[in-house]
Amino acid sequence: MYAPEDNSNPLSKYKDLTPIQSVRDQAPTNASGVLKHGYISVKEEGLKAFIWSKRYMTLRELTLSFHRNESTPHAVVLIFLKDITAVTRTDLKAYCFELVTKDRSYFLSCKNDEELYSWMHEIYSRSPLMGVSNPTNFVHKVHVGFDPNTGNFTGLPETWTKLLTGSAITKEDYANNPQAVLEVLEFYTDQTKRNEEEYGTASLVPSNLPLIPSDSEGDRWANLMPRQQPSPPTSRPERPQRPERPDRPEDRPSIPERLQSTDILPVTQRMSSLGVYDDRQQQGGSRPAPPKNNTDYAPPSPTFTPPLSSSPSNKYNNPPPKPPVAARPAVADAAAALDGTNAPKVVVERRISTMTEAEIMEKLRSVVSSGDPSTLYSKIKKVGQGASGSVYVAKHLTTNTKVAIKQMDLSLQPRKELVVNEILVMKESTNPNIVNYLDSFLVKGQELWVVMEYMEGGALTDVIDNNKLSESQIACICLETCKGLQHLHSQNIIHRDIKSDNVLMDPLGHVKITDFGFCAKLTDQKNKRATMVGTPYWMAPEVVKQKEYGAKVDIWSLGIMAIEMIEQEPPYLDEEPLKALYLIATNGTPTLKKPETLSSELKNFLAVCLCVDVKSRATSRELLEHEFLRRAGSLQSLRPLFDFKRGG
Ligand SMILES: Nc1ncnc2c1ncn2[C@@H]1O[C@H](COP(=O)(O)OP(=O)(O)OP(=O)(O)O)[C@@H](O)[C@H]1O
Repeated sequence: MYAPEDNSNPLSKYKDLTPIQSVRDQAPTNASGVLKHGYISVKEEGLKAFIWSKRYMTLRELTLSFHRNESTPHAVVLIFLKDITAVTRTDLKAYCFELVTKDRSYFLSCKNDEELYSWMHEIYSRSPLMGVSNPTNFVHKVHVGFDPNTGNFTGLPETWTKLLTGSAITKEDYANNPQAVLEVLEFYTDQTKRNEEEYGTASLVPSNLPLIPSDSEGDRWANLMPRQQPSPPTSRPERPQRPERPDRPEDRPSIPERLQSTDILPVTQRMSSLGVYDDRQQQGGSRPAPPKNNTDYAPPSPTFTPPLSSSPSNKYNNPPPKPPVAARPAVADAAAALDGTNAPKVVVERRISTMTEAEIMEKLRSVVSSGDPSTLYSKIKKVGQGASGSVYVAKHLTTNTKVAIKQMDLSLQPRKELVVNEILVMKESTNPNIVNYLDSFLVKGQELWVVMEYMEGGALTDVIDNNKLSESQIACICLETCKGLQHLHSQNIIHRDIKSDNVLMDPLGHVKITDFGFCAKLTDQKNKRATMVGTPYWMAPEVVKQKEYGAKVDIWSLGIMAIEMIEQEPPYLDEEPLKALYLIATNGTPTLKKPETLSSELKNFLAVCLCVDVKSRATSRELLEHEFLRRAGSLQSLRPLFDFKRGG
């Protein structure tokens, strides 16, 4: 483990060491006390943000110094290890890590993984600010074990032990899949840490955030809603109550009990989804190889690697028809799992890139139209409240066309890059199944108006909460969503947050995907991603386990959304969050509550969407040919779903 042994006084072990001044005066390699040295490429955050310099780096017990070369005694940069607050692998360059000090960041690029991890380890283990409370950046080096005799983990960081003790994960769960337990602990603590850094709170969703200021139309929610991170899946005050469904979203585990979609991806990771960094990726650098010593992460116990699901028998009453996609044993497994069988596991990795706020604003200014939008549109009323701002229905003053305007105060946005990302993706992705972008404006420099198609029916979640959908209606909504996904995927865009909240409808039956803040653009250099994004309950196992992933994460989420349409909520929604993550990671294909009530076509559709084996999971193009979607009703068949809005 990396934690200093004496946590009560992490600095005490340094007190007798050489004063720093003497370090400066010594040649880097000859000097006594040099623990590690070698050439690396360095890039500083800020002014020199685009310059990589070759430097000779030396590590001593108290300091890290950069020299022009191995024979230059004077350090061009001297960093006190006591000032280092984070050491994190990033994908900014191949074999690169970020070193954050109290006042600036450095990016250090090494020759290979071995060097990278060795430097990270040596620096980390000597930096007193990084004790047991911050284990998350170093999971690949944490020497955690599992003792099958006691049924407990050994060497767990204290925070993880506390989390685990307070969670609903049982000792039986530990024994069944200890690696998955560690993976979800890592995932969970990572998000908590990000929130701590960005919002000054350790909870998954901050409770002490500023309030959204009241808008000119005096909407009651404006004063009441705490300013949360984007996409709160709960807190839908506008939605009418349905007493017959106690577990409707309002009653679902509340913030912070329920994980949030935006808890999942740190700002800097999201920035990479702007595509800005994609071009900078080097061959082999876009997907950092798993650490060589992954075995450190895996205890020796055979219980750590339970056998993969062993061709479970298909328990469907009516066997699924021949899948439209190529015959796949894994799909058969998934089909069986929907009836109650578990599926695979495995490995972890991490990535992070950066973009300054000034760069984001510059990008935004280059995208928006000039002029005052209030001379073009007149707001009618507020129709929604998101985390980033309010949504209004408005009409165009000359054409009288109704539009939706999302109005955001950028000065209140902790994550401006999401907003820019959303505009860029919407702008480039015109399609009948995408909520289309119409225009955007920056008012007084900080107020952003995004004008888009108005979807009068609201979110699919409302429709689900107020109706029992027939299979042909479910097929129709899946088909329309899938068409939108196919369009995004054909442009190498992954949505990454598909769920009923992000599918909007109108009373004519149109179905469109919205909320593109988390979209990622894939490039040739980076055709798989390894960031964590999405809303946990809809998240594919490969995302929870932080493995690299591609467009098929949206297919998984589509499958979960189909389950929402069948069962009114995604699997594990009532579970305690850590346990829910564990179940997603270990159960794989979720079990249906009443599989016997569903057609074989629908069950097979779910099986090809919710297939843990990514290769065997269907693509959006393949899904469009699926027999279940061929049974889709017309768009008109969706119209009765809005009767509840008219009190019908
Ligand atoms: N184009 C639209 N047409 C009609 N209603 C919309 C439209 N876009 C959003 N809404 C409504 O406004 C609500 C808030 O939308 P918004 O996109 O701001 O939500 P969010 O995704 O929760 O938040 P954010 O994007 O800020 O993270 C939605 O739930 C929906 O009811």
